[in-house]
Amino acid sequence: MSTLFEALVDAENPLYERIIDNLLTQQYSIIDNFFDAEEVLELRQSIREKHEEDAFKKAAIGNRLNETVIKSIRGDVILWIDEQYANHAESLFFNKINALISYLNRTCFLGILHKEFHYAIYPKGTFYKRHLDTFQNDDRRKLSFVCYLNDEDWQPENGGELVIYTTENGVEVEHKIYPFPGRVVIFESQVLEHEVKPVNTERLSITGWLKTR
Ligand SMILES: O=C(O)CCC(=O)C(=O)O
Ligand SMILES: [Fe+2]
Repeated sequence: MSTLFEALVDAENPLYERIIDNLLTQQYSIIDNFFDAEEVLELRQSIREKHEEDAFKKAAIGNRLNETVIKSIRGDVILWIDEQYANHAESLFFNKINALISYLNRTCFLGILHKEFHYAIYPKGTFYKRHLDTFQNDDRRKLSFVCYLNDEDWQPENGGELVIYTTENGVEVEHKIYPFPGRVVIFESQVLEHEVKPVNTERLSITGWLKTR
C-alpha cells in the first residue's frame, strides 16, 4: 500500500504537465499567474528596495570572464539573487522554482542540477536585441525562465514585449509576449532566439536559467 507521501509524489501536476507539453511541442511555455498578485507585490517591493540600495549593475554581454557592457545590445540593469540569503519574497520565489525543477527532473529526467536567477530592470528607452541565451559560452543553460513583476495596470503600449522567434514549416514566426505581472515564460535556451522590444515605462522582471552539470 502506498503511503500518502508516495501518492503525493506520484500525483500528476496539471500545471507542470502543461508546461512540459508546451516545451515538447513548441519549445516555449507561457504561464499566466504562475505567481499570484500578492507574491508579485512582495517581489516587486524587493526589487525596488534593492534598486534603491543601488545594488544593481549594468548587464554585461558574455560570462564573467568576458564582461563587456554593450549598451547597443542590452540596456537593462541586473542583480543576481543568492538563494542562501533569500528574503521572504525570494524564498517564496525559490520554493516554486524548486518544486518545478524537482518535477521536471522526476518526470522528464532533465538533469537540472544548477540554477541562476537575477532581477532585471529595463529603464525607459532600453531593450535587449535578438539573441540566444547560450551565446555566453555556457551550454549548460537548458531552460530560460522569465517572470514579470510589472504593476497590475501594465498596458501593451508600455512596450517591452518579449518576442520569441520560431520556425514553422521553414518560415520564421514571431511570438509577441506582453510582460504582464505574474506571467512566466519558459523556453529552450539553446534553441530559441528572442528579444526584448524597447520599453516606454520601466520594466521589472526576474530572469534565470535551469542548468545541467
Ligand atoms: O525579460 C525578458 O523578457 C527576456 C530577457 C532575456 O532575454 C535575457 O535576460 O536573456
Ligand atoms: Fe535572453
